[in-house]
Amino acid sequence: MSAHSAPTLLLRRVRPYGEGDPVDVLVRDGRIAAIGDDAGAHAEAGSADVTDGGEGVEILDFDGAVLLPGFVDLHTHLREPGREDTETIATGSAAAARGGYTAVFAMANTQPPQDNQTVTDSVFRIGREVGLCDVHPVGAVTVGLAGEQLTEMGQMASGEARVRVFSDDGMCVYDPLVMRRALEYSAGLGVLIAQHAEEPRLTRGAVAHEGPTAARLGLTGWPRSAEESIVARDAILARDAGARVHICHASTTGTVELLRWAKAQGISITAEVTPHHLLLDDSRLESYDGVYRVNPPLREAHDAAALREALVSGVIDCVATDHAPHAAQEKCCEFAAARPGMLGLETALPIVAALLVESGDMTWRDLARVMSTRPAEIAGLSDQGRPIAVGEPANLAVVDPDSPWTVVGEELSSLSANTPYEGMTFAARVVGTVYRGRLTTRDGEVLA
Ligand SMILES: NC(=O)N[C@@H](CC(=O)O)C(=O)O
Ligand SMILES: [Zn+2]
Ligand SMILES: [Zn+2]
Repeated sequence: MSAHSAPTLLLRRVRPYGEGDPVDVLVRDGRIAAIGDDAGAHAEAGSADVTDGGEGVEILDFDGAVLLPGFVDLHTHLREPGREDTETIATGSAAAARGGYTAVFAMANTQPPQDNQTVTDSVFRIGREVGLCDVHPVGAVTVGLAGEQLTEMGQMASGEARVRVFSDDGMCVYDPLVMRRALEYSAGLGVLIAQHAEEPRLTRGAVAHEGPTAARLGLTGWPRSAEESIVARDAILARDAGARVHICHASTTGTVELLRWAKAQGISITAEVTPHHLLLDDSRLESYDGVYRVNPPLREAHDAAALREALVSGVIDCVATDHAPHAAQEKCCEFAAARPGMLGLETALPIVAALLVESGDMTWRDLARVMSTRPAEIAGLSDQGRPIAVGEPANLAVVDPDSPWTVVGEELSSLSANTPYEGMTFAARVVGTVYRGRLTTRDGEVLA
């Protein structure tokens, strides 16, 4: 459905960035048409009858809820093509919309992988047909994510999907010469390489964070150095290639220090952190529940604290979910056999709000920076992460900061249920999502 066929929306009594008194926001033809008391007048003037849906004006009273720019996820696994039993572009888009997302970047570790234009353009088209959020396919850096032969990034970048982010996520571009060439090529193309930082020879057989807990539980450890040695290497390679590099799912105190150092050197490096690395730590391993298995692994409490501080200070640029759906049988098994990864799209906002806004460390405007504005900038999106202002594209998330809800995996829109937050209660909830001027969710219900 394109913008012109969407009904005009009047969002009553919303508070942009949670600031000031409630105002009305009029959305028409995909854009913000008016903000303030006169928005209602605009609506009346715009169409004779004020009715629900149809060609009239759809009125939605949000009773003082917080209005934010729609969220942008740089790191989502939609699993289509290949593992449509765990997620599809449609179910993943529905989960994104329920989470307040209006754009997601779909990682390349699909089957077949998104390592050529045929697959990236196909994912892009399906995402557009689903029409619940912008689906930007991420292109692989190397053929088959094998880390040896560079893909035709230029073809994927010039295809219909206009791929602008490339990553072998799930795998690391571990060979320094291949990474150097990829960075040099990306600099010429003006695209971004996002690295899953994992030195594979340091993580052979590893299933959990290498620390006292894994040692006591007899789980083979993933040392921090496996991530940090790649972060340090890639910062230097990016510097010398005159390229940008983005670090996926930063997880350790050391990575935060390396990012601080690299940014101080003027190196073009950005980084994301996931909600699970902000909230959880390896004490969760006590249960041996496979839902807590993830790459990179949950670290220690002081790592999570360092990641929260880094997000507040800007050393870490943004939140990304690393939404990683897995089938029940791939998680309900002994820990070392469980597939790594956890759901994230529908629980990111409440977690970041609980950890950083409710604590007073961040304002809602700061939250908009790390969940919308900054990821959109990093990916070079011109119509996402925009200010809430007249004329801007209507990609919006409406958040009720005090509407407690409890996470139930089976009730999530994702096709999978591998959430590590089962049974947890959060105060903040997305109560409405507007994507290119169209309401995609209202009170948690995904609208067609
Ligand atoms: N994070 C994970 O543990 N798994 C991700 C891949 C990845 O992000 O490394 C997946 O695709 O399942
Ligand atoms: Zn990864
Ligand atoms: Zn991932």
